[in-house]
Amino acid sequence: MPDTPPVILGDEPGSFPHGVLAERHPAIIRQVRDAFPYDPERQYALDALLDSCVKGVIEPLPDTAHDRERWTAWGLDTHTGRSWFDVPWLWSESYFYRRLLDAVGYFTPGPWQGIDPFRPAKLAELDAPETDAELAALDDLETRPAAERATALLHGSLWGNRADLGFRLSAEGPATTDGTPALVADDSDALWPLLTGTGTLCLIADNAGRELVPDLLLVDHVLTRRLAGRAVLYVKPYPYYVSDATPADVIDALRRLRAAPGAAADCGRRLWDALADGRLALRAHPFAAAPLPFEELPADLRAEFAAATLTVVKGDLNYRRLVGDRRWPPTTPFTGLTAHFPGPVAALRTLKSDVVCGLDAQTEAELTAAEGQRWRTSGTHALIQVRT
Ligand SMILES: O=P(O)(O)OC[C@H]1O[C@](O)(CO)[C@@H](O)[C@@H]1O
Repeated sequence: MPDTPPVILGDEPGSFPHGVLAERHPAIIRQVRDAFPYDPERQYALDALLDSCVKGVIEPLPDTAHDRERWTAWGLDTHTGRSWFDVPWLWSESYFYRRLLDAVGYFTPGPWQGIDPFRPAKLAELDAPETDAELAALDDLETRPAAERATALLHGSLWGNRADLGFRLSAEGPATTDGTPALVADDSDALWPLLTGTGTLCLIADNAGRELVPDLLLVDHVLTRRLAGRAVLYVKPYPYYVSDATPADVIDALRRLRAAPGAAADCGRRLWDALADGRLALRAHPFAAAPLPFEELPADLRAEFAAATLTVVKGDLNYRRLVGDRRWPPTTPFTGLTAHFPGPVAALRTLKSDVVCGLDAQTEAELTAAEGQRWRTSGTHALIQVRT
């Protein structure tokens, strides 16, 4: 492998990561503050976090934090006292969400304990009228040939990562305005043969709402068509990166499906039953919200993915954790960067950060000629990459 590029930091003004730390995080704090009538203590804590993000340094967790030891193992002592901009960007972002939950009292016994600060936004998305239209498309899908239906559901899950629950009926995905391919890599031909009828499909989920719904539909397809005997859905143990799915979000999504008319309700009922009889399991492992790459998977998760027929890794953040949050030359082979993963793995992701690998040289050249480097972060391109 060529020289390993350094881990991405947020220290370069004008860069995408710097913008997330300097602008997006403060905006998230303001959004959360507006979403609930937090008491003065919570508001003070949110103000303090805002101040710290903009001009302060990383501070330790309170002595009483239930997960202080875990965060120490994840590098907290090493980063304490340093600027949010000077530590690995993945670490800074993850710790920001952990601190935000602290500020709103999510883990503290009291009235705000367990209240997801992002729930209003998640529910609004799930209840959006567009979701009805998109779910209605399932009725038509039932009448299509099996292969077409499978592709549509795979693409629904893929593009759902852009919060766009479109059941794509063409293999190309949506057109881009500059003529570049929407799908910059597509190994889907290698994905389906991995699902041979028995064994377990693991799906490492990303966002709730209009991404989680098509993820669930894909899982339902795999179970109903007996492409796998069992599925495990990996979600976050607590609210994270604004819209990441938690167990509560899975239940909300299933309720939404069951309440819809037609084929969507059937899917919802089947998935509900699958959860109840154990063919579908939910997992909310602490490592799902760790600021670390998947190369450092703990032993229990490593064993689960090693035993799976296939692990599907959804979304941009999970992709960064899978291949390593580094500016790899885009033609670096995906197979090499994911060799550490304990079993067959497929990434379904729309491109929303600088990290990318596994492209052919011509695709990279076309994208860059048409868009400069914007194609990496705009969310208008996607990829399906598989390591068998
Ligand atoms: O929901 P996704 O696809 O994981 O995207 C989350 C993304 O948000 C960002 O962190 C920016 O906040 C991306 O760079 C990141 O990877």
